[in-house]
Amino acid sequence: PIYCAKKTKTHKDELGICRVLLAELEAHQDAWPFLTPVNHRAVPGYRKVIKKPMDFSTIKEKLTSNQYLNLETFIIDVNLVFDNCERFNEDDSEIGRAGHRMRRFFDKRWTELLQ
Ligand SMILES: Cn1cc(C(=O)NCCN2CCCC2)ccc1=O
Repeated sequence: PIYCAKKTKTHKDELGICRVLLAELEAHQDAWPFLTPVNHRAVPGYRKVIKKPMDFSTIKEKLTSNQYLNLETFIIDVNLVFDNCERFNEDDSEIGRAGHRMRRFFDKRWTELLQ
C-alpha cells in the first residue's frame, strides 16, 4: 500500500495478545518445568541463586489481576522465566533444553503476532 500507518495497539489489544501467548506457552509440550513456581525446598540452592523467581502460573495471576501495564512488561516476565532457567540449569540437561525450546517458540510467536 502507498500509505501504511503504524497500527497502534490499545491496552486491551495488547492484553489480548498476552492471553493468547500465555495460553500457547502453557499448552506447549516442553512447558512442564515452568507451569508452577520452582519448589525451593525440593530444589537445593534455587532460592539462593535465583533472585526473582517467575513461572507461567504467576504470570497468569498477574495478567488476570491487571498487573501488566502493556505487552512489554509481560514479555519481561516471560523472559525472566527463561533467563532463570538458563542460569540454574546446564544447557545439556532436560530442563535446560526445554527452556531453550520454549524461548525459541515464544520469540517466534510474539514477533508473528506483532507483525
Ligand atoms: C525451571 N525449573 C524447574 C525445576 C523443577 O524441578 N520443576 C518441577 C518439575 N516437576 C514437574 C512435575 C512436578 C514437578 C527445577 C529447576 C528449574 O530451573
